[in-house]
Amino acid sequence: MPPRRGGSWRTRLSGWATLFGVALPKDASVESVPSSTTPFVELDRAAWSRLSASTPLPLTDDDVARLRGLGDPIDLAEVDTVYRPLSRLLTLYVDAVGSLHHATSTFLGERTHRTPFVIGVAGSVAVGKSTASRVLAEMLRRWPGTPRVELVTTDGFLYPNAELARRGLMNRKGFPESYDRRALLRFLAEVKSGADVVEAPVYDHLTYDIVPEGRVRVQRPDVLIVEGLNVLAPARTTAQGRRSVAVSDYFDFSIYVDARTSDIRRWYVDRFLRLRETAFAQPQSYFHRYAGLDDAEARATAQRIWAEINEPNLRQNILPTRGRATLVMTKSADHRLHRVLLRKL
Ligand SMILES: Nc1ncnc2c1ncn2[C@@H]1O[C@H](COP(=O)(O)OP(=O)(O)O)[C@@H](O)[C@H]1O
Ligand SMILES: CC(C)(COP(=O)(O)O)[C@@H](O)C(=O)NCCC(=O)O
Repeated sequence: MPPRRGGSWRTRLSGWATLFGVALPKDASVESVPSSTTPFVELDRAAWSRLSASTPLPLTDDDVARLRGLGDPIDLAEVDTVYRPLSRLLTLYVDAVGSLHHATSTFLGERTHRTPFVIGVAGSVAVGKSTASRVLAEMLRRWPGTPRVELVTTDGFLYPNAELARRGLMNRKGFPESYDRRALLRFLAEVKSGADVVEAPVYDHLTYDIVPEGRVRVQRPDVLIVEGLNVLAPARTTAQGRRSVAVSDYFDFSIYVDARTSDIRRWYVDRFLRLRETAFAQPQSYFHRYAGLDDAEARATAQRIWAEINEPNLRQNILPTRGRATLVMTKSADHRLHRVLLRKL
């Protein structure tokens, strides 16, 4: 199938090649590399939004205002364009996995409960994963049959600051090694083995640390959304050369929220300036010392944190996982959807 957006074949092919970390030969052309080499179908904004014509939109302006993250201008029209098709697609996947469950139970000759349908949401710091996950959760909750949808963020599985400091990782928060990956894998294994109640630890952005004794309970939802920077990271190899399972091995569907790195940097810096007036102003905020910075100082501080922590993590660990997603949602400089890549089946 030919690509649906404008641009030369060379541009399109090199885009796909970059996505999969493949070096494209200088003279590559449509003759030498057939379009079928991409496992994704590409849809521009208009083509994607047309895919939900007969599906009602269950949210209101007030709902969207409540779900929107700091600095994200998402409105009802954008939800309509992006999340109506997405929730329709996901409903098809949830139903299809339900049919597979039924077929497998018949094959085994035993009645087993269905395990939660797990959706992973990955992407950079400040790309808008939380808004995407919250809107999606709310849309799915409001489908006929009102499925129970729960949302867990992987920041709860970061090591507490004291442990990060002990390991010399305070400036590596969000890098794969800053998480208790075994605990996260155990959590997902329990969810996917059909446990009645599974608990996850909780992170507080205000204190910038794990909440002591904090727990979120996941009680057999129909759908569980797991949101975090590194949820699509490949399995680690142990010192003995053994490969463990990957977090994404437990996903039934995954979404990578994507944007240009320069846009995400700007969103991060703008958000930092807004947080200075809101969250940082609270005495218990870890960043309280930044509340009194003027605009230029705050901008320089945010740019430094971005350059030292978040951008290297994006380039080294997060971006390389983009091609592992079921669906890549790319945003433009104004946060609006630009295009969607959907994995072929
Ligand atoms: N220092 C902070 N203080 C308070 N809230 C924060 C801070 N940093 C991030 N947040 C909030 O935490 C949430 C997750 O942020 P982040 O991990 O950057 O992911 P994303 O922007 O992709 O949702 C967002 O709602 C953001 O507004
Ligand atoms: C808490 C985070 C690592 C995100 O964690 P996630 O839920 O994506 O696993 C991130 O928001 C963060 O705070 N990074 C540290 C650098 C910074 O303060 O921007």
